Amino acid sequence: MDSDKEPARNAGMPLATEMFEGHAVNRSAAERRAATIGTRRSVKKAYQAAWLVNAVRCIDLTTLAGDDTAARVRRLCAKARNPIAPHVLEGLGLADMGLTTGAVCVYPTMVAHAVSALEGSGVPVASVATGFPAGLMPLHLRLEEIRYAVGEGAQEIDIVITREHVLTGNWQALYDEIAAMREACGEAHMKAILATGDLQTLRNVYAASMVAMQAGADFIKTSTGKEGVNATLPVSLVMIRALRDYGQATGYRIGFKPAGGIKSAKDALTWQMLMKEELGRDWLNPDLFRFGASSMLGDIERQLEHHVTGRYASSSRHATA
Ligand SMILES: O=C[C@H](O)COP(=O)(O)O
Repeated sequence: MDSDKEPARNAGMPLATEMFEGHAVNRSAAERRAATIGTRRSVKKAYQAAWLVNAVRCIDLTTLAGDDTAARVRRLCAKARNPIAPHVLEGLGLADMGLTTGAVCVYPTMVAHAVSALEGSGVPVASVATGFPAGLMPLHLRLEEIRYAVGEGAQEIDIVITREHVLTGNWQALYDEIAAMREACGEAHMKAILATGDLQTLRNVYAASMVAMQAGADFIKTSTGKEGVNATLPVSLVMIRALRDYGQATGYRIGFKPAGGIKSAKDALTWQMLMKEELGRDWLNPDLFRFGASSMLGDIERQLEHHVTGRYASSSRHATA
């Protein structure tokens, strides 16, 4: 692919059930493989800081709480603009890097606050939509919610799917709703949240991943953060393999976003190793990889400060929002 040109956005394709029906997923093999990530080849101390800084670039810094306010969103955006304390960046020799998070992710009614707080920073605003987190709203209202968030200035939309369509194997209904959502997104990039903790089997996770990509998703994302089980390594592995299979069949590069319960600097290292081992270095860039996380940045900053100063600051100093 021409490196000067932005790679083509996923155009999707007609529903092709043969790409996933009959695709067996061996849970214990996935669990065994997942268990080797981060143990086989641990990241050397000297490189850890670089990996942690890279994770910051890939964070969708998130607040999705019922008590969100404009003031909280503005604080979050200030953190997204300057995610790591200046003395730590200086200590790392990265003071001029212009480090920011990958995006800020908020509810639709908070988008305008985030857009104005991030003006001039180049940090895009992502918004959940489509009746997040359960998605159990009439389709026309879910599509309207996407158009509202885009109208407010969201450049990325994180949609949720109807889990029932997966649980009943109604792939056409799933495809149709996601394709309609992609159309409603227009130029905004669409991340399809599969809510894998609700999907019962890894086979369903593979199938839902494939349908979402066939329907035009730019990213597939594990979880809303509100399911009983959120991002796990075995589930991520299955989604990544689906993403690779779709890429091999169509030539499109799809992004991956693990989200929900990813909290520590160690998690940041493990998931990046998974991406590198399974897909290669391109999937360590924010155009193809994001972490959905509300609290991980605090621990990363703490570890980076320790790397620079040899001391741990109290975690309250690194509170995110
Ligand atoms: O999409 C992002 C998730 O809602 C964040 O989940 P978290 O609060 O567990 O980090």
